Amino acid sequence: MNVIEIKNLTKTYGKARGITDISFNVEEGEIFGFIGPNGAGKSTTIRTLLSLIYPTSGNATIFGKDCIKFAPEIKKEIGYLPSEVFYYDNMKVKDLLKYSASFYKKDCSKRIKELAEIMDLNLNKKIDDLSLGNKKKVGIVQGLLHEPKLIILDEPTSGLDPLMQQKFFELLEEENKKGATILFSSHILSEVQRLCNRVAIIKEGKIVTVEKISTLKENNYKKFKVETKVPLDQNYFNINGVNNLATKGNVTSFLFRGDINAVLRKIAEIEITNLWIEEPDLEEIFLHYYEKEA
Ligand SMILES: Nc1ncnc2c1ncn2[C@@H]1O[C@H](COP(=O)(O)OP(=O)(O)OP(=O)(O)O)[C@@H](O)[C@H]1O
Repeated sequence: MNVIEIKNLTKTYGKARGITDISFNVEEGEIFGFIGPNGAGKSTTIRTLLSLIYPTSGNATIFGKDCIKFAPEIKKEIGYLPSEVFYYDNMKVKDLLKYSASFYKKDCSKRIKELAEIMDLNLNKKIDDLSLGNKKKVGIVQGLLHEPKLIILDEPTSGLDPLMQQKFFELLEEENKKGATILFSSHILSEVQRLCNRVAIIKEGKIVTVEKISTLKENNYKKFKVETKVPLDQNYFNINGVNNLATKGNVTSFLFRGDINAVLRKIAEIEITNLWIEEPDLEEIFLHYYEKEA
């Protein structure tokens, strides 16, 4: 079953582009990544899903129901973390969370305490006294306190330190195991790769591709840099799948797409002093998809 179905969604802001003809589905139980550079249209898509803004054309359903017509009903089952969180600074964290919980017809007090403990958030502090990262944690607890069936996160990790990011990811994985479907928007490929099963890539308001993370990885090249004791023959790594081969002194670098064992066998035959194998960055992945289309 699809928890989210987006069909030909377009949103323009006056003459400015927001999103153009966006379509994709998120299946029940998935952790689905929504990735693209700043300004690509991630927030616009998410805000439309939550009926915070209205589409120019197209439509979307959540839990099989039109996301605008049934917005109040649907929202009870959604946990949303916006990319920027704003609060009434004068409130205490626990009062704000109590207020948020009052929108749901269940007792969320136990879950609030659990989440605050996991995220190391002091409930007795005033919002005003919190750092940016701690304000983000308030947003996370606020989004999860009612144990929603669908969690929508818009750039959720900005402001969190690496340890907290890790805890947050573990928390999301736990929620997912308990049955929650997650839509996770980000411009950081590595965190999407770490967490998600499938991903939609958006660029300049349009979906470039929807892929399984495993396929995305297979289809993409890796960046190799090999340092050797003595300079290598320029063509040593000139094998199938190698591109942009370059040698500078004792360092040879190239891009590779294909069965990585072929490169490792070549490396095993020489004496190396250092080796770097890097994932391509987001821009390079986009390049790859545009190449394929051409
Ligand atoms: N209220 C608005 N008025 C006019 N244009 C807007 C408005 N909100 C967004 N846009 C434009 O719509 C496009 C998509 O923006 P959006 O915020 O959805 O991107 P994003 O992928 O979420 O990026 P970011 O990570 O920077 O928030 C951008 O070109 C942006 O300038």
